[in-house]
Amino acid sequence: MLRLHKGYVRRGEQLITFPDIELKRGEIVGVSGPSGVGKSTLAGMLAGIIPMQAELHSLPRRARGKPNPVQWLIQQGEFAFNPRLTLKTALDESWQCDDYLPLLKDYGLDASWLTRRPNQLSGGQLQRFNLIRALVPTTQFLICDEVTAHLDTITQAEFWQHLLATANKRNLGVLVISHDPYLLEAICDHIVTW
Ligand SMILES: Nc1ncnc2c1ncn2[C@@H]1O[C@H](COP(=O)(O)OP(=O)(O)OP(=O)(O)O)[C@@H](O)[C@H]1O
Repeated sequence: MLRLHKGYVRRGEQLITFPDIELKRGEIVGVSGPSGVGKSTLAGMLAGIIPMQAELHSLPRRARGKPNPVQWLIQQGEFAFNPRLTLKTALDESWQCDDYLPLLKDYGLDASWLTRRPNQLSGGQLQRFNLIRALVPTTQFLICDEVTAHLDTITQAEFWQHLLATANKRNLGVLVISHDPYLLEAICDHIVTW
């Protein structure tokens, strides 16, 4: 389980306090709040990148030399990839094999695009590659930080349809950070409002 109780962090002069969060495997939890309140900071803490300060917290243990069981997906897929590497190199590096290949078809991605670099794909295509890269077998939780905010409505719907199907199949816990109340209402088991 991912749990944060009475969490806080100091960023420069600012003290950010977090709402209590509990995310179990198989659950979809939404987080909404005004701009600048600390949502991406929260994502970074839960992904173990920003040091966690809280009265009570738990994160899944990360095995030495293995990918983080909590994978953080950011809004701009183009910043998630090294622009000089092909998608194949990026995915091979995360997966340490090419077992992700069958997922490409499920996610409507053409295997020939693997030879492309990130700037040769659309935002929606790149975000789906980013998701597949995060779906290494050790993943237990996904933190989705405004991941479809810049996509058109149809591409957004397709992205969430794929992600929720995979989450259900693999019993993943998903934290959905979004400014879009309609999206949160449609897909989340419950919503934490800041
Ligand atoms: N590296 C940093 N150093 C100092 N302050 C930071 C840093 N990153 C973010 N902040 C500040 O921390 C606060 C929370 O930022 P954060 O990006 O977590 O907000 P957010 O809720 O995700 O915002 P938005 O919805 O606009 O993306 C903001 O006031 C921001 O200016």
